[in-house]
Amino acid sequence: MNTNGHEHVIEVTDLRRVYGGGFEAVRGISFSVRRGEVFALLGTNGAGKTSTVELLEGLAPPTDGRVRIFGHDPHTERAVVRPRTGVMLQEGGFPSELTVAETARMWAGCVSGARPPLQALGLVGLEHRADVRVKQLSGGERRRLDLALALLGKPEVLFLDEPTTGLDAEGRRETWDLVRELRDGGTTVLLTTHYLEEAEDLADRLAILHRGSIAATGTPAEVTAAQPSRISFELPEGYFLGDLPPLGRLGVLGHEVEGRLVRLRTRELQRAATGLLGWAEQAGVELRRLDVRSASLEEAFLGIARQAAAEAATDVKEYAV
Ligand SMILES: Nc1ncnc2c1ncn2[C@@H]1O[C@H](COP(=O)(O)OP(=O)(O)OP(=O)(O)O)[C@@H](O)[C@H]1O
Repeated sequence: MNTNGHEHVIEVTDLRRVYGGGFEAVRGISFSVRRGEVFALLGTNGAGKTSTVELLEGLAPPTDGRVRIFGHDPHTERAVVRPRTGVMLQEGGFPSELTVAETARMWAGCVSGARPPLQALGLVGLEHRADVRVKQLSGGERRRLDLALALLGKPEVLFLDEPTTGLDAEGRRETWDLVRELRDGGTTVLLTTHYLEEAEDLADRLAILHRGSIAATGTPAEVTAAQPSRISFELPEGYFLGDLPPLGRLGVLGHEVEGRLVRLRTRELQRAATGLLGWAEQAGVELRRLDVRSASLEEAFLGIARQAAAEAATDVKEYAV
């Protein structure tokens, strides 16, 4: 549990989850999360994020493999693990007739050592809505109430399942700030999200799930480093692709042409950009719509999603044969 002085609060080993009908939603995944780390689970729809998080929360037993939270099994030792964790589910489902404050008080009654309900509402910027009925809250405000309730027990580990879905840009930023504050205070956070920007901004490390397996993992920088960078520009009037310097010599791995727009992929961004700009300078032409960018997490993710779609198409063909 202790590696190089870093305590692993969450340890997942060869985890599998097979549903009743025999469908294997989680196919032997392993990862660990250190104390005070934010770890993001990303994946396409149906990749197995919620199926995994439910096992971490102890809501169901794994079919195979192991989950340990503080060294305990969250399913069989729920009484030990649950008081130290906070859970924000995708759908909170509170009684809608209660007010926000009543809901927080009711929830606090179920939690040992809860922080004052109004303090929890204050953390998520909902204190001014304390007397409003839950049914009158906007979707974004409900997500904040979900988060406030997850924070009531001052959890050491926080599970956030798509915490910012439905929030506007400002609300999302505020939630990110809060997650960072909690992390800086030593809280370990495991979050699932569909927002790649969220993972890029918040996560110390992440894993991209694809059909129940981990397709890529590491820091956001490590995951994106595996992807090529891109250069795009408009071919000047009267010029053709063949007029450019040989693309292979510029370190270009591949290219696409759409009308006059050219997109290049390269792992040697500086060499490719310098070669291209040097050519333009010499030819005395302006490269309109020039865009030079390092790979982003979005590209890494889309690369995996494209591969997923291609594999699914192959599966269908094999099935049809
Ligand atoms: N109770 C269940 N019985 C059978 N299959 C299920 C059950 N729950 C989920 N699945 C299937 O397991 C797979 C993984 O679902 P899961 O909800 O874990 O994915 P996810 O990554 O959280 O997806 P999303 O991003 O859409 O929320 C999906 O194919 C889903 O249809």
